[in-house]
Amino acid sequence: SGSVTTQYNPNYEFGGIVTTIADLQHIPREQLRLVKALGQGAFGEVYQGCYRQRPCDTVEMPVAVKTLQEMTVKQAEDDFLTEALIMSKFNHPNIVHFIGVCFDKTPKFIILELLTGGDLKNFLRESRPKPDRPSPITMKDLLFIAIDIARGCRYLEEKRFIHRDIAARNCLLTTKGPGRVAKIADFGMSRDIYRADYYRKDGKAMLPVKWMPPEAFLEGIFSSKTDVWSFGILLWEIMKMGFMPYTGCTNKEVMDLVVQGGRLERPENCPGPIYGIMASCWHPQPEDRPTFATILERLGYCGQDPDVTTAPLPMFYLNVSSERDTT
Ligand SMILES: C[C@@H](Oc1cc(-c2cccc(S(C)(=O)=O)c2)cnc1N)c1cc(F)ccc1N1NC=CN1
Repeated sequence: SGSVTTQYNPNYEFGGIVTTIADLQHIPREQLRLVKALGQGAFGEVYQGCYRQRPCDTVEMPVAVKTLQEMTVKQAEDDFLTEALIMSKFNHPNIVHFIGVCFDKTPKFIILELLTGGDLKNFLRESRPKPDRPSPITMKDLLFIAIDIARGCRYLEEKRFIHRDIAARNCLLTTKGPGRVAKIADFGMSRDIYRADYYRKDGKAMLPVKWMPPEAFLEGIFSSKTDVWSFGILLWEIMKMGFMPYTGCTNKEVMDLVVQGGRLERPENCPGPIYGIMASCWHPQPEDRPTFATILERLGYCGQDPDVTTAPLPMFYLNVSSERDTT
């Protein structure tokens, strides 16, 4: 008989319920139209597309389409499926909505809600006040973005799901304008670990060390307190409007610094209460870090404090190119 390919069919367990590929919403490919490339994802190009919910429909819904490139290794196929299974189980306004998959033939697609504000890191950098152009956003806007992501993280904490890569690059905005909503929109790291229980890519070089607490990068211990530490780093990214944390340091230098108690400094113009929250996320002992419920409470108070919401944004004079995102 011909070679038997063992079809990887993961049973994904979340919240006590087991899900498999058969449970995923399958979208007929002909109801999908790819419009323009948005950029490279881990498996292949990500597109903006249009989805007609019923063949006879004339109305189309804008969507994001993650594609799995045609010539790919089996491992990537399995990772792609696992990512779809993970995202299909979430149901929260601050986590990107999963619409469905096209897995009937290649290229395979994962179809997601399209967030036309793009990713948070780029938005923060674009929104910096310049000498000739005041910022289009205020400290209050930054605080509301932080509150949105904290809500998404609290939902994951309640579901006992560890994200492992909370960072501005993995968050998106529904729009750049007022009324924007921030969402957690990439689950690549938690997918890798779910499938392998360790980081199987080429070793530590790929790990987001600058967003990780000591017990994670030293002993591989992960919990929701790992995500709390990362959220503290994300809060710093927000207050620094998209700077790279520990600018100019290598991962090794950051690990040594953090183990010795070194921490990111209070960003210029960052209100004290907000710096107090991020600093509390960086307790050396995981159990001394707050829960996301507590973080949300404290961010809520900041939102009611005029000294915080009316604080000026930092000024940026030179376009420091060294902020490129090298983890
Ligand atoms: C997978 C992809 O998902 C999306 C990207 C964009 C999106 C990304 C960039 C620009 C625009 S926009 C402003 O042209 O609408 C929309 C909008 N909606 C998505 N659901 C994504 C999720 C993230 F959490 C972070 C980055 C990306 N990517 N992947 C490739 C590029 N970004």
